[in-house]
Amino acid sequence: MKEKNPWYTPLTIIITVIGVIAIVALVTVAVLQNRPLLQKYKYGIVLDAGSSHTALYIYQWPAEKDNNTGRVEQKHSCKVTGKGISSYAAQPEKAGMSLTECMQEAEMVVPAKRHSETPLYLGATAGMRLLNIENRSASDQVFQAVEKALQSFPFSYQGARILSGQEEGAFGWVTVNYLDDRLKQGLETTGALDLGGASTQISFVSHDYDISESPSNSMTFRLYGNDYNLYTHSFLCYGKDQVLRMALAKQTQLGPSTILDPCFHPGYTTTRNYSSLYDSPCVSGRRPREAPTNFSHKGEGNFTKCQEVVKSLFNTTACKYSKCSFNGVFQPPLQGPFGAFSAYYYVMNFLNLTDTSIHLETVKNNLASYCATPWNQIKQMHLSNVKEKYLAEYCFSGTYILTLLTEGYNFTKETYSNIKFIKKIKGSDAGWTLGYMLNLTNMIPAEAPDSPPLPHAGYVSIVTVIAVLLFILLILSLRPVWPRCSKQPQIV
Ligand SMILES: Nc1nc2c(ncn2[C@@H]2O[C@H](COP(=O)(O)OP(=O)(O)OP(=O)(O)O)[C@@H](O)[C@H]2O)c(=O)[nH]1
Ligand SMILES: [Ca+2]
Repeated sequence: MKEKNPWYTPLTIIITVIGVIAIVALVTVAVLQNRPLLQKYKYGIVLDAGSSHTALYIYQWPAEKDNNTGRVEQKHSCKVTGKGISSYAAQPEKAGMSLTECMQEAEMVVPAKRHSETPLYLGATAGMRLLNIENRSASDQVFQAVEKALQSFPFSYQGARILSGQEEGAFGWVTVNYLDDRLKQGLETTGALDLGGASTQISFVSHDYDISESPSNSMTFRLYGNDYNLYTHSFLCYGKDQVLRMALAKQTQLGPSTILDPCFHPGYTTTRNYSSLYDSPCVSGRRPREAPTNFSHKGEGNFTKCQEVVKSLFNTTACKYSKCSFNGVFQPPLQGPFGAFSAYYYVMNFLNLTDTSIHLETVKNNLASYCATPWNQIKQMHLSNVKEKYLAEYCFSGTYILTLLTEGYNFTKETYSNIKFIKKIKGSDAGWTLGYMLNLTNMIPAEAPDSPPLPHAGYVSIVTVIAVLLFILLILSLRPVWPRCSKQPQIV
């Protein structure tokens, strides 16, 4: 009698079917369980109330990865029309009102169901620092007005305050290194150079830095399991608008009715008011006693002379530390690459001088010939797409930037190429706001987070392979038993 194939017994078929169902179920569960969730985002809003203007930034990150690494990115930015909030000292309500348009934009950009959980911060920098020095009650009133305006929006308002210079510098450094993924990976960090309208910051990690020499310039962090000892300094009054005031103040010490300014183009001429020039704590002490109401400001277009004027604003003689930048401020030896943003970028980009592999002498020569170009010619070439105020000042600003970097911070013709002029990193603006939010929301852990030992795909594949192997093993182990079982009834 022909022997029945033992593989076709009902028992085998049932076991096979159950086995296949079990494997399919196992793999499905593993896939579903580990599938990346449909991307849902959380949001955070930071208002950068700078001296020259306010900007609003909206950041987003995947909702399930609050605490994870390097995933926060800029979703949107909005430039507030008008000047910075400190310019509303005489009419504080207008400071609050000026923010309305950008805040309404934020209401549209952040999904409504996230509004109430979205933190909203306002940080003010050097403009408000100066107003606070000059007129404390006016600065308080500006904050009250701003606070009232921000609280009327549906976000989770977390307060408005003035950042210290150290915070501004350090958070700029955090932003740059976070966006570059340097912190998470423990790589050599990039220094941060920020040039604002009223102050300027330099921040970098120097391994030769003895913290005890100037504790006020030191910030220590533990981020993703690495310790950083950051040097940072903010020079109040050395943002480009206040430095221009200082340069003009220097040249109008004797209260003349006309000055010939080497930092402006030949043929440039405008009338300026002494009172408004001296209306800042950065220059108020220097106001000439017998000055007329106005003076005529004429350009001369001489880079070398302009550099002399700018240099005279740095005191490089007094230093009680082992090493100083200028004005008696401690600075350890420069180290590593640097990212230079905000006005560093605007100015050098306009002047086509962002390529730092070009020799410093060539950069200076190019700037010198730009400064010497007659104002009429400059206007003809650029006035259609650049604001006249910016256009008039690029020669001064470029000269200031090169002087600050070389005479102030001691970059040499060799180390100049370590600087990169940047605006954005991976789509997010370089600046202090992202670092500030990451810090306040505790989004950078002190220790490196534990990550699963296997990537998702690897995990699913291994589970599948093991399940299939187990199933085959089960079938094979049952095989010798079945023939005996199926033959028994025939013997009887
Ligand atoms: N050329 C040019 N200059 C700009 C532009 N945007 C801003 N500036 C100027 O660049 C300087 C620095 O701008 P910001 O970095 O916004 O300065 P801020 O944050 O207002 O000032 P701080 O409070 O000192 O940080 C100011 O003098 C601005 O007027 C731009 O698009 N082009
Ligand atoms: Ca700024």
